[in-house]
Amino acid sequence: MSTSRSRPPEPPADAPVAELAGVVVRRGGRTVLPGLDVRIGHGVTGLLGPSGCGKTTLMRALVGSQVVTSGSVTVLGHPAGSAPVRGRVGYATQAAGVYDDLTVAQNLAFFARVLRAGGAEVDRVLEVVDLHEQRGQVVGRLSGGQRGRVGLALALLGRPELLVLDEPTVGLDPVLRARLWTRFHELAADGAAVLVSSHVMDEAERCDRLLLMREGRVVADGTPAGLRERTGAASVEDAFVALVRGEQP
Ligand SMILES: Nc1ncnc2c1ncn2[C@@H]1O[C@H](COP(=O)(O)OP(=O)(O)OP(=O)(O)O)[C@@H](O)[C@H]1O
Repeated sequence: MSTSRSRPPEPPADAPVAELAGVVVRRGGRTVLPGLDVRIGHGVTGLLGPSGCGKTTLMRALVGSQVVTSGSVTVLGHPAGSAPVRGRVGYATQAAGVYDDLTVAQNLAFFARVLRAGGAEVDRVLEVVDLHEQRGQVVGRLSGGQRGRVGLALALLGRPELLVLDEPTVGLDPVLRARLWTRFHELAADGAAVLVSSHVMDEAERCDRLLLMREGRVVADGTPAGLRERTGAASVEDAFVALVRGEQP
């Protein structure tokens, strides 16, 4: 049996899409992730927790843009950010790296070429984020919410197997938010693992699985219904409060 050097062996089908094991991250002189263990599988996983709890740091670790003090971050069976996973992970950040002086379509066409994703991808992702009417507009003149959706569209180019979306619905009206959540589930049904961060608790109910974070740790992991049942709470928000109170001495 021969093994190609350029294609390392793929992980078994039941392996998690991504895994952080004992991950310690220090930022600005303090420990932000104190030794995080978490596995991300298929479906839509919500990452929720208060501002500053480490959601973005966890996501940066997954996409390979965060220096990790110790522990390991594995994505699709390979080290996060390594060559075999490049182009297979889509990341939408709160500060989208788009060119303000280009139109929406020009930005997407440029990145589609970089990713060798094919021109048809531009129309597909514009449809997903509901920006087809703005395709000819210069990005610098879009609203904050529209600009954020250009970043989301960029993350979707090339149909990545893991989508890491940092607060993708911030500043959007409820109708559009609901529409995007439907889209996230469609992408998951097509086979992508979707990790979405939010600190809006009503979005938690839309996730297949929830990771509730606090101070760099996952304090709860389960389905919205499972977490409500476990705590006897009426909402995920109340479940989160109950779990945090239960942790305190
Ligand atoms: N560039 C940075 N330099 C130093 N410390 C940072 C930096 N960015 C974030 N931090 C710190 O790391 C911690 C975790 O931040 P992170 O952005 O991961 O939180 P978050 O849960 O995503 O917050 P939010 O919901 O507000 O986006 C915070 O205490 C923050 O102050």
